[in-house]
Amino acid sequence: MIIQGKDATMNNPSISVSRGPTPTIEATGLSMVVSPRRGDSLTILNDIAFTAYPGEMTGIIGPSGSGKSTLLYCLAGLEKATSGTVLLLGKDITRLGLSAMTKFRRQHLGFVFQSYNLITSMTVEQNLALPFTLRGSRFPRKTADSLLKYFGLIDQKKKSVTLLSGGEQQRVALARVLLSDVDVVFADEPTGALDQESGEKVISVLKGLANHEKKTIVLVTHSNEVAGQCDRLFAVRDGRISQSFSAKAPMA
Ligand SMILES: Nc1ncnc2c1ncn2[C@@H]1O[C@H](COP(=O)(O)OP(=O)(O)OP(=O)(O)O)[C@@H](O)[C@H]1O
Repeated sequence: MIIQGKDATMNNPSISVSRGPTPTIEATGLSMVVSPRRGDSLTILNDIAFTAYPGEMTGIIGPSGSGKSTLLYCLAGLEKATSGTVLLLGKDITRLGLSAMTKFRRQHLGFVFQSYNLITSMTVEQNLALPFTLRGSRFPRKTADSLLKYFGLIDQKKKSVTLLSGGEQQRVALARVLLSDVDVVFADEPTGALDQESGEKVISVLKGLANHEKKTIVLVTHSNEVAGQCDRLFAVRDGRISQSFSAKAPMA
């Protein structure tokens, strides 16, 4: 029996209360203030509250310069917010030191960014194998090859990633995320450098990871089509959340 409310369960332990799924990411009071010049201060993020759930693809949208990428980087622990907390898989990452954060990131997080993801001195295949080398586990070469085939990159596997286009590098990053089986994937404009067909493929892979494999996907996008595929959306304007929506029910 599922009922709402706290008091009813107090005298009857057999009644279960519906609390909904536990968020994978829960950020509160997140602010980022920088000093571009001495004496100046610029507020990039202002008291942000953000939640993302397993099984969902969550989008961050908003005008250029509104703070979307900064928010994504803070949620992923790649940048430290000035204040506020980010609970990621139950851990407050704003309190983690550099080496603990690196370890946590390797174990649980994947990134599909146009910059900051691939090791430029390595080939495509070496980049795919890197997370396994770092964890000391076996590299699933056959699965890697099938992913490279799926993304049209098999002929590039022995090439240095620096010889690939931005869109190809993005697909290598996505193949690496798929292989590594991480819990949370952060993607910054994952279709930005792609033609329509490749973009649709990438979004359908990310959406499948969320909806079928119960991973948590958080992406920044300028594309209305991509935003329309998200299960949850946060609109950022001038460093604040101006609106949020859920496909299941309207939010605040
Ligand atoms: N370290 C920093 N120092 C000074 N200004 C910064 C810093 N980081 C970001 N900014 C500024 O903060 C604002 C938000 O940047 P951010 O990259 O998060 O925006 P965005 O919404 O992702 O933009 P776009 O859609 O154009 O990529 C921008 O005006 C940017 O120039």
